[in-house]
Amino acid sequence: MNEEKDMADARAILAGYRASIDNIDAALIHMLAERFRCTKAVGVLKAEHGLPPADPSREQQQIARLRQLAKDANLDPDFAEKFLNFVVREVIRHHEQIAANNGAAKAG
Ligand SMILES: C=C(O[C@@H]1C=C(C(=O)O)C=C[C@H]1O)C(=O)O
Repeated sequence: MNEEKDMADARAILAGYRASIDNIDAALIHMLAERFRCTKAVGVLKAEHGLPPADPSREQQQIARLRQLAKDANLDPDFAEKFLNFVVREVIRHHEQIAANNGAAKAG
């Protein structure tokens, strides 16, 4: 009887955590969508002015900043760096595409 109650309690606690995880995942998706909306505008600006898609010195500053924020928040700084690099790689891919399309539009 007690075992059944323990299991029911554990399931209720798990469901509560999962509701929070689902909310956090939704917030992450919205924040990423907003970040990419912004970086795509940066890609257009760069393409229009002949600026390079990647800016390694800016990325180094971001990595240093995010590593410190991660440490302060008790998050693995290596994970924070890997996550930023993953996102930035995708941004640079978008910028390269935008630049190629911009060049094609000017040539055509
Ligand atoms: C968005 C930019 O372009 C690239 C992407 C970055 C990012 O996603 O934060 C940072 C630097 C650049 O390599 C930028 O130059 O600010």
